[in-house]
Amino acid sequence: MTETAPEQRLNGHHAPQVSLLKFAPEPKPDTVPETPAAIEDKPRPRRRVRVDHLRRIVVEAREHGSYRAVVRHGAYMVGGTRILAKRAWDGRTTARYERMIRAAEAAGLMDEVKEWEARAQTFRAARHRRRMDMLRSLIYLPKAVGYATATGAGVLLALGVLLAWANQDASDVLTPIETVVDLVRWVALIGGIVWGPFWFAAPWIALAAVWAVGRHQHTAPQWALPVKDRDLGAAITPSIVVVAFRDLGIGPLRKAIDAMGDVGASMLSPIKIAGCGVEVDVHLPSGVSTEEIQNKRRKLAENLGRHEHEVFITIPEAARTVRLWIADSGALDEPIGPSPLVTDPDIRADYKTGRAPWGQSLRGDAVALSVYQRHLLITGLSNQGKTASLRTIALWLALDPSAQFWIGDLKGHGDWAMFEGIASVLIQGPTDEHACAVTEMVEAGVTEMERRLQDPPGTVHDPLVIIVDEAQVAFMNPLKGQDGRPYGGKKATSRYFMACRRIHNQGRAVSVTLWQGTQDPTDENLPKLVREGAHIRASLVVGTESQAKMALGDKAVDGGAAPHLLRQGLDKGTVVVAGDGIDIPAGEPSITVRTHFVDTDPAKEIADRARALRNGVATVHAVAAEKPVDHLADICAVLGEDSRVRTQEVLHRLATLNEAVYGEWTFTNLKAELEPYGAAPYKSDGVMVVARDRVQDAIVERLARMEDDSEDQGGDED
Ligand SMILES: Nc1ncnc2c1ncn2[C@@H]1O[C@H](COP(=O)(O)OP(=O)(O)OP(=O)(O)O)[C@@H](O)[C@H]1O
Repeated sequence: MTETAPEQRLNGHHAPQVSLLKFAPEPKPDTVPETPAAIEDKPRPRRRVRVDHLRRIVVEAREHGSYRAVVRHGAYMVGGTRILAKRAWDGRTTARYERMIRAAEAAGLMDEVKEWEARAQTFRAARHRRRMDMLRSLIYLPKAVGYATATGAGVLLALGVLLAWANQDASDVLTPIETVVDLVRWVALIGGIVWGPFWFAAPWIALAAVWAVGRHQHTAPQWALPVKDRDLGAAITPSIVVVAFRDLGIGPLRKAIDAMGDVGASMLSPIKIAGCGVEVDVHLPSGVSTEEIQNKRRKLAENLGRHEHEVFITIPEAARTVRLWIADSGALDEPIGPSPLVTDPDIRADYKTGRAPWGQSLRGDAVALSVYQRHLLITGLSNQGKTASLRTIALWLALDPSAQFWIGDLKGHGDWAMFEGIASVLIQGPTDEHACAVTEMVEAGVTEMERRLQDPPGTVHDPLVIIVDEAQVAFMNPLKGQDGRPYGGKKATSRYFMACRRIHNQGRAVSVTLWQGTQDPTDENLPKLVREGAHIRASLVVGTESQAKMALGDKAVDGGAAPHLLRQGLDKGTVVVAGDGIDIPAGEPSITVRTHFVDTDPAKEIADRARALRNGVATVHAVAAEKPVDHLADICAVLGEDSRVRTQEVLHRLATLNEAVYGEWTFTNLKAELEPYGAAPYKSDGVMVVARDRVQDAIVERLARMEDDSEDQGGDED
């Protein structure tokens, strides 16, 4: 099969296939790879096509009013009949009692079991008595009828005698009997007239009755009901939750709930109001796992009359329990109020004790974030509010004059421009050269961190926050430095990667922290070790569950954190946060925060306030990179023209060259540096020496290794 470009297919032309890949191998006729277009073109099985077609027709038919009316009224009849039959059956049998007994048994309520058994027994005894009475009445009926007729005739006759005596007319003796006979005749006459139409109308009356019951109970499918009767986000009641679980399509769950009957609600904790929704814990019956429920989130939401994004499922501490937070219908689409940073012009920040007002939890509680000695990572798809939510935190911290900022914005669209005069370093731009400058900024952060680490214990350092927005650009930077080391990548030689790791490892204690914002995470643009180095991990909507795991960690996502289920474009600014620095409800793996949106103009105003609190900061737009020390080159340099030099002499010359670096060096350092290249000191004439030609070979070999490494960019992280 040949692949056809979409535009060719549209035009109906089938030009010969031309590969756009320069070195693409010629596909062998029998092993042509299946491109998406080829898969699309492949004929699907006829049966499947027919089923799809049928399904489409059925769904489209629902749009027609008359079709909906037919289904609706038909369903009212069927549903009404079912309800009346069930009521009648329940009224005449012990079915209801047995159901309650089974339910109480399933819930372990033995007292209730006894009570219902006693009631069932009473019901059976009463029914038995009624039946016996009826049988007995059949035996005595002729006699009773005879007595009644004789008594009635006697009474009428006595009345007639009294009438005749009063009227002095003997013919009046039979008048009451004749009147009763006339009455019977009239009743028979009327009955005869009504009987025919009654039999004709009876089925219609019965149908109207069942229809009325069905209509009252809304027994038609949701799509067929009139809009006003549809269950669009009705209040969540225990019975709605139980039925929603029962109808999830999980066999053991359905069986268990059916067995519980009306006390299925015993699975539920009390339903509590939680912000703009309700919260309820559901204890699952044995044989049903929490994971099965999480996998059915959409169905559960629909069963509850909600959209998928309006139902959150987390796993609390209690075993075999899921916690549902169900939003009031449409509540999540309402905007939250403005940030306190905007509304309160006197707001101040404190790096150590304060918390950045960030937004609202789904429960409607204010959420604040402590950034004290914490590295931060925020990820998400493009244009979902990553920069805005990261910038809000930075704007708050800017209100603490002791906080220093070094900012690298690798989008360079001016989103961070308001930090001019607040940040000591502000690099803005999307090119590889900007990424190099940002890398050098982070490396300078490492140097600053190392300087601070040498301060006497107990020294209090001002916070230095290094922010890199669009950090994926730095990881993917293909440029190399003069020493041949790549700026990007995730190898031991990769400069940005190694600088991040070093700050992650040691920066916290001396208040040098790294905040990164990054887009659409992959292993390439956000290496594992870097994402795991952040204390606070936040994610806006991401594309897949595996990306959610990259953003927040496996544990949080396995526990129910689901940024991949947020809605792209609609849930802008909604972040799922795991880790430290934020109050996460007990037993939950993460918290979902709807962040306040601080647009660029209000952000400028907040920045003006922050600037006013500071004594003028001169912002630089690049960092003078410190020349990295190259030990091998230094050793080679100090050997000079000598072919062999004693190790003691080498150490002495090195210390003279750079006291700060080599002053403390011993034979062990020298050996450790040279050994990996096969240039380690060796014994010559009884003394340890370093050979110049071996060190030169080592430099050549190192260069070769670096070239190999850069060709092999996809290699493992160190
Ligand atoms: N908290 C929020 N509430 C509502 N809308 C928001 C919120 N945050 C951001 N937005 C909207 O999303 C848009 C994009 O925001 P932002 O630039 O922060 O996204 P981004 O993820 O950083 O984008 P990119 O990846 O392209 O840099 C904003 O212009 C704004 O309209």
